[in-house]
This record gives sequence, structure tokens and C-alpha cells, in this order.
Amino acid sequence: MRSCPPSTPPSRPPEMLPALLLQAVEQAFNAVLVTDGADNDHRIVYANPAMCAMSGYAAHELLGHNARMLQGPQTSREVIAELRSCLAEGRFFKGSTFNYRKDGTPYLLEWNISPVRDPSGRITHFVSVQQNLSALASAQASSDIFARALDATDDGVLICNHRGLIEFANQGYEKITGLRASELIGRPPVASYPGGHDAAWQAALWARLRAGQAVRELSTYRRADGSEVHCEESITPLRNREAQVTHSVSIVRDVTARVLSDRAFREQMQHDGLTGTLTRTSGELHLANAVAQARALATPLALALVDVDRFKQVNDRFGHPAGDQALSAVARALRSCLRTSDKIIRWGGEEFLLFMPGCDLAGALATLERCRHAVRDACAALLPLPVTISAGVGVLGDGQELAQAIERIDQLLYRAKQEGRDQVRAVDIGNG
Ligand SMILES: Nc1nc2c(ncn2[C@@H]2O[C@H](COP(=O)(O)OP(=O)(O)OP(=O)(O)O)[C@@H](O)[C@H]2O)c(=O)[nH]1
Repeated sequence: MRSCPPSTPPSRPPEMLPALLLQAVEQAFNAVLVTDGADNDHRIVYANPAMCAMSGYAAHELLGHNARMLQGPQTSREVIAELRSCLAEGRFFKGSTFNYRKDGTPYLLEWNISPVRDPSGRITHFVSVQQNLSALASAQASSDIFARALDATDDGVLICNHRGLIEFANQGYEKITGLRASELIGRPPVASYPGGHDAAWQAALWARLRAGQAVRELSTYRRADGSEVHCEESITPLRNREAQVTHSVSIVRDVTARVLSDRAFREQMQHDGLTGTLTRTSGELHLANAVAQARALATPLALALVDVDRFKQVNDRFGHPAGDQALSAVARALRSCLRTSDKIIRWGGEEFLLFMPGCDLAGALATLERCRHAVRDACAALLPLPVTISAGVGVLGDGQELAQAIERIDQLLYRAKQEGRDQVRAVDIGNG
């Protein structure tokens, strides 16, 4: 039994095909050029409207001529040589080079040329389908220029899509983060910088961007090598033609040097130059925080006012510079007896206020007794005269005003002085 292959009926009768093909080629988006394949000069026998539009020639100006009329100085000799050898051998050709419009402007084109054979296999024509790549090439060139321009700045430039994933990072951003673009692209900034912002921050950021707000902020990232980098970031929403926010663009500036020097300056301003203790202004802020924390956590906060005894004598007998040295030795000795959470404020000339979070009265008293001995020992190595301290110590009572508590330990200090100096007086301030 003979089997017939399944066949789909042609959509149009075969006699209508030439008309349909002509219609299709005439209306094709791509340029189509047909040249004579038998004739050695390959004269143009057909050019569709797209070909005419691309070259700027009317069809009758092209017909009968060799397509070399479209070539010019920028036309690649190598590509044309390759084209000729393909045509001579009846092979398919694909290539790209410059041709010239009638008005002399060059355009970059890509073309495919196929031989057209008659039923006996003889080449009768060549059909060339051409596409103008100039717009694509100039878009590519512009995007290359933009990418190079973005790389020319030291600032980081980061583009994230609406899912918060990185789509572009310039060299500046690579330098700031210590990560390569290939490690960044397709990942959320959060995942790239574990020391950076978390997912909740990203969500809040996108809510603001979608509302059309730009965001400026100071962020601290951890670089690939573990070091910290402080950045000033300016994040702007990027909208498409329909005004939807599709991307965010961040300009990221490394301000680490400035942040560190500001921090060092602030540190310096917070500390007294001679003794290294907190200045009264910065110390009072630390103390206020400690009071708030003690109240919030219901933990004790011990306070002590320490004054150097008869310090005027030190200055008078040994001079002010020696007095300075002794004062700084006193501060070092006090420090050596305290925990890191305890702080010393230079309250007045040779008077210090100590505060000890989490320390009860017995602990504070014991600490101040250690301080008393440490000061005497430290200064014994410096001066032939014993340098001692007197102190009033207490623990801040529930609901007691700080000023009231300080006044109370000041009275204790006064009593210590009155009763012979070189001693510590303690009382439960709240109850005393
Ligand atoms: N060298 C030096 N002396 C200081 C400094 N600040 C304050 N003094 C001195 O400390 C002395 C304090 O003297 P007084 O207030 O009379 O008290 P005192 O002599 O310590 O006597 P009592 O406190 O009653 O034991 C003064 O002579 C101040 O000049 C400082 O930074 N350096």
C-alpha cells in the first residue's frame, strides 16, 4: 500500500504566489536588492522600497548599476573581497561594513546574500537582504561612552532594578566595596554587603522611591576585605515612559576619611587634654545617659566626687608643671581602679566625678578605697610629698534628682575634708 505524506494545503493557489511574494518583498521592513547572477557585473535588477529608503536612491537610479555604486572610503575592502569570492563560488555570504547614501552619508549595514538558482542549478541571480545597523551602532557607542564616563568618576554608581537587584555597578563602586561587578550584578546590595542595610531597610527605601522621593544617607558598609567604608549615598528613583519607578540610581561617595577625622575630632573634644578624662560638657551627657539607663533597667548607679587634697601646696612647692604631672598621674591611678563601663569626668580643677553603672554602695566604697591607695602610690613616685584624695560616694536613689545626688556626695566630700582628708565618706544617698 502506498502511503502519502501528510500535506498542508497551500494557503493560496500556486498561481497567486508570484504576486504574493512581490507584495511581501515590496512591503518588507528590511532592504532587498536583487542582482543579475549570470552577468559578470552583477547589475541591480530589483531594489525594494526599503532599499531605496535606506540608500536614498530611487529604484530607477539603482537599476542597471553594480552595487559598488553604494560603496565608499569606509567600505571594508576585506569584506568586499570575501563577498566576491562567495559570489564567485555560489556560496551564501553574510557580512557587515559601511555603504553610502546618495547624499554621501555613510551607514553601517549587515547583509546576507544568497544565490538564486534555476531548476538546472545554474545561478541566475543573487538576492541580498540588508539591514541598517547605524542606529544600533550609535546606541551601542553611546552606551559605551556612558559606561566609560561613569567609570571616569571616583564616585560609585549603582543601578538596581525594581526587585532591588543590582543591574549595573561602575568601577568606582567596585573600588568602594572591594567587589567586582560580576560579583555584584543580579544580587541585592544587602546580600553583597552583610555589614550594610538589611532587607527591611531595602523595603522602606523602595516605598520611598516609589513615592517619588530621593533618599540621602550616610551608610557604613563592610568591604570584601572586612574593613569598614563610610559612604554618603544619594538614591534617586528612575521612571520609565509610563512614569513607573523601574530602577534606583545610587551615587555613592566614599567619605571614610572625613568620618574618621570627624570621629577623632569629636573624641578629642570629649576628653580633657591634661588628664584624658571626659570634659565636664561631654561627661554630663554620658552621665545623663547612664542615669536614664539605670532607671530603665532598675540597676544601681554609683557616684563619687574625688578631690585632691591640698593640691595648692603641690603647685606652690614644685611648680605648676609638676602639679600638672601629678594631676595626670591621679587621673591614671583612678582609671586603673575602674571598669571600662565606669567613667571619670574632670568636674573642676583638681576635682573628678566618677560614675559606676551597675555598682552598689559597698562596691563603690571598695573601689574608692582602692583609688585612694592607687593615687598615693602613683604620686609617691613623682613627688617627695604625699598626694592624697578625699571622696564622697553614694548610689543614686529611686526617683532622686541627679543634681540632688551630686549635692549630697559633695557634702560628704566636704565632711571628709573637714575630718582630716585622705578618706572616703559613703552613704546611701537615697536613704541618707
Ligand atoms: N597644676 C595644676 N594645678 C591646678 C589645675 N587645676 C587646678 N589646680 C590647682 O589646684 C589648687 C586647688 O586649690 P584649693 O581649691 O585651694 O584646694 P586644695 O589646695 O587642693 O585644698 P583642699 O581641696 O582643701 O584639700 C589650686 O592651686 C589650683 O591652681 C591644673 O590643671 N594644673
